[in-house]
Parts: sequence; C-alpha cells; structure tokens
Amino acid sequence: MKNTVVTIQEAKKRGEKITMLTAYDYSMAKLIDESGINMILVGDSLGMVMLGYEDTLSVTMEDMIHHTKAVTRGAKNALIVADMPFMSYQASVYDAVCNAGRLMKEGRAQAVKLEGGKEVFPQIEAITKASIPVVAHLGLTPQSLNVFGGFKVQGKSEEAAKKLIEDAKGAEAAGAVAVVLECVPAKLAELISKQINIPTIGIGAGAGCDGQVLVYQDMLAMFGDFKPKFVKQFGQIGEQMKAAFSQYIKEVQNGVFPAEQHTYGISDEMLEKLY
Ligand SMILES: Nc1nc(=O)c2c([nH]1)NC[C@@H]1CN(c3ccc(C(=O)N[C@@H](CCC(=O)O)C(=O)O)cc3)CN21
Ligand SMILES: CC(C)C(=O)C(=O)O
Ligand SMILES: [Mg+2]
Repeated sequence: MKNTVVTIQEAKKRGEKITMLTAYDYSMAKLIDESGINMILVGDSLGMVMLGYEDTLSVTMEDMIHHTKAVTRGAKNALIVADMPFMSYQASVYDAVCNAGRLMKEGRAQAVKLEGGKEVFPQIEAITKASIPVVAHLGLTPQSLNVFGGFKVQGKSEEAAKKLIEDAKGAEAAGAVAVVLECVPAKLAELISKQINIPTIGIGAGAGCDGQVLVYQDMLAMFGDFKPKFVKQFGQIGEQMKAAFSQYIKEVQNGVFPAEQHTYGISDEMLEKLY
C-alpha cells in the first residue's frame, strides 16, 4: 500500500512504529521499498556516502534532484522525502518555496525535509502553504556543522533542551508533518514525542521516538569513514561485496570466468568462412 503523510500520522496515533531508510538510486530504492519500508529519505548525506565529500555542505539542488528522480522511479510504496540541501532554503522564504517545488516537480518527492527550528518556521509555513509537506529536522543538524564545531550530540544543557522542545512544538504549529530528531538524548526525544502530535523519526534519539531512520550504508556496514554510536550493523554487506569482487578478479585472472554458459555461440559454417 502506498504510504502517505496521512498514513504515517495515523501510525503514530495507533502506536505503530514508523520505519525509514535512506536511498539514493533506483536499484537500492527498489530493494528497500520491496522490503516493506514506510518512508525513504533521499538524504543530503548522499554528499558523504555517494559523492565522498567530508560533510553535506557542497550538495547542490541538481545533486538532490538527480538522485531523487532515481529513487522515486524505484519505490512504489514508500513515502519519498527529499532533503533540501544547504543554502537552498536559508537565505529566503522565496528560495525555500521554489526549491521545495523543484524537488517535488522535477524529483517527484512527496515531501521535503529541512534543518532547523525557529529560524526556519517561516520557510516551513510557506512551503506547507504551497501544498508541499515538510519534515522538520532538529538536534544535530549537519548543515550547521561549522556552528556546532563538529557532529556532536545536541540538547544536553537545560537551555538547549528547552529550545529543542519549543522548536519541535513550533515546527508542528508551522505545519510540519513529522520531525526528525538526530543525536538527541533518548529521554528528551521521548518527552518531545509525547508532547507533539506529529510523528518523531529518530536517528541516535532512542526507542521513544515514533519511528527510526538510518543511512543504509551504515546499517549494511558498507561505509567505514566513521561509525556513529547510534549505528547498528544489520549485515556485513561491505565485507560480502569485497569478497565477491576479489573472487571475480581471481576468476578472470585464472580463466575460470567467463565459462561456456556465459558466452554466445556462432555456427561452424560461419566460422569456417571467417577462417
Ligand atoms: N554515513 C552517514 N551516516 C549518517 O548518519 C550521516 C551521514 N553519513 N552524513 C550526514 C549526517 C552526519 N551524521 C553524523 C555524523 C557523525 C556523527 C558522530 O560521529 N557522532 C558522535 C557523537 C559524538 C558526541 O557528541 O558524543 C558519535 O560517536 O556518535 C553523528 C552523526 C549523521 N548523518
Ligand atoms: C541522517 C538523515 C536524517 C539525513 O538527514 C540524511 O541522510 O541526510
Ligand atoms: Mg540530511
């Protein structure tokens, strides 16, 4: 069944957990979608896991649209959320609406996600008014890396925790359909989840959230540049891939691959003519 913003909000009301993973291309979106996921995030994390940047700041609207198009072609049932990249919504409400519109119109995403609280309430409101569902993203907001001084857990002080609660409530009031909570103490994320009506999707925010999201390369152990504490490896796919690649290299080198069954024939008469 096709997931929509309404079905994920109903899931929260019924107390059913919401599942989300990232995807950045057609094949992976299809595999994840066929596994029965509720939501797929085309995250700006693609800058790091797909493009090899050290952070998400260099990701462009063109990058996001390119990958979103591929994902939306692959996923039939999941609700597709596309990240708004750095500087596509911060400078003005006008930018935010136009760029959110491109992710929907060109990428065919069903919702957009943007980072920040109070600072971006006008953007959340305006994009929502344009009939584009918005997911808010609070806590560790990687596009603010240079303000935080690194990828660090947020909301530990009383002041920061209070701002996080106010930001979550304000995002809901501004029209957000869900809130991602990244690297927030579990007890605080649980409290926020109880105090708002829209679903919270946690990453490093504990089991008290209404749903969970992970970057697929992290949960498949395909990405080794860093391993945040919140990552659980559900498979050792990186190792399995390397073993298969090594096997291929060995078989090509010693003539085992390709075998007869991997080749195409030609008639003996034809071959005689050629000789
Ligand atoms: N592969 C990947 N996975 C992600 O979850 C992810 C990305 N890339 N790119 C965009 C952001 C960046 N994220 C990150 C990156 C690093 C940490 C990290 O190293 N966290 C420390 C916290 C240190 C502390 O404050 O205690 C950790 O040990 O978990 C967390 C989130 C989450 N997002
Ligand atoms: C880590 C998730 C929430 C994200 O924003 C991304 O993948 O870009
Ligand atoms: Mg992101």
